[in-house]
Amino acid sequence: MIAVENQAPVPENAIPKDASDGFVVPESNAFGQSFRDYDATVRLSIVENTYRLNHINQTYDFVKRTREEYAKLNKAEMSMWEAIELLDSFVDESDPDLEEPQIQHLLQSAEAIRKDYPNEDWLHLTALIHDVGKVLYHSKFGSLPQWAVVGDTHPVGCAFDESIVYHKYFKENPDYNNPAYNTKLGVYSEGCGLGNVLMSWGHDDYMYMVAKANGTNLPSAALFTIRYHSFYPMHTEGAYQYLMNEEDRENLKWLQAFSKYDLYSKSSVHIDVEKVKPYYESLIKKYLPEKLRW
Ligand SMILES: O[C@H]1[C@H](O)[C@@H](O)[C@H](O)[C@@H](O)[C@H]1O
Ligand SMILES: [Fe+2]
Ligand SMILES: [Fe+2]
Repeated sequence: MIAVENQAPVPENAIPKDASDGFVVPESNAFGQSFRDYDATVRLSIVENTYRLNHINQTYDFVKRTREEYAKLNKAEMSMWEAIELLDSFVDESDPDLEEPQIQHLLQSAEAIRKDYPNEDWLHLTALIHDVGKVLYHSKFGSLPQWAVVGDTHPVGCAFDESIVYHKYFKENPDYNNPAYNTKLGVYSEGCGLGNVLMSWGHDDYMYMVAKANGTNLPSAALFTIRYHSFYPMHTEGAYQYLMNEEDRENLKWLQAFSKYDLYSKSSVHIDVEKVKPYYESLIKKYLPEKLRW
């Protein structure tokens, strides 16, 4: 294992298998269906339409321009908890497994990971904030359409891997036929590292950017997890290995551990926000400045 600065080591057997108070992976989602079933979800038409627009419109140029715009961090100044509260009525239209407001998803995933990793408070905070970038949809943050905020992510500037959900819609993306962008490596070089790859624009990269630029002291595995948690083609399907470097592979272990709680904690049972707020406020205080530039 390589030593990465500010990086917690991956504990062996970190996930207790039969711990009675541990997180139990449910057999089906809140709709009684299997998780991430994009062909059968009851939300199929809304989910498919979001991905259709995402795949058609997320060109290399769009991502570059939008990322540069948001890197200015001149949209808002507010605390993490204020941003979290903006998600109290936001429902993600790309999600086949959940129809609850996103504030619930944040708390559900944080409470789930907390059960299995009680002492890794940075993981609790990572889960709490991993989807806060969805504020991009809010009028204070430029009211981006859902296709530029939510959904799985993928690299732009190189060929779209077959494992990406609803891959067929890329045929209508101008980059699909552009020889500069449609080869295996495209504008990248083998092993260049994910940090040098432009990802389709959305809540992951934005939250990463905000946390980093505001000087968080979360470990690098937390920042990596926030930045790539929607990159299912990579962390779950094993695609795009050739763009990764050693540090990415090291951080991936934590991302994969996290992913279980992000996905399988989705439920229609609500968490009492006021009850858990003091604990999460204490973590925010420990790892983030009071006001952040967004
Ligand atoms: O629909 C979901 C949702 O938008 C999540 O926030 C994202 O992380 C997932 O990758 C995606 O499948
Ligand atoms: Fe997400
Ligand atoms: Fe999530």
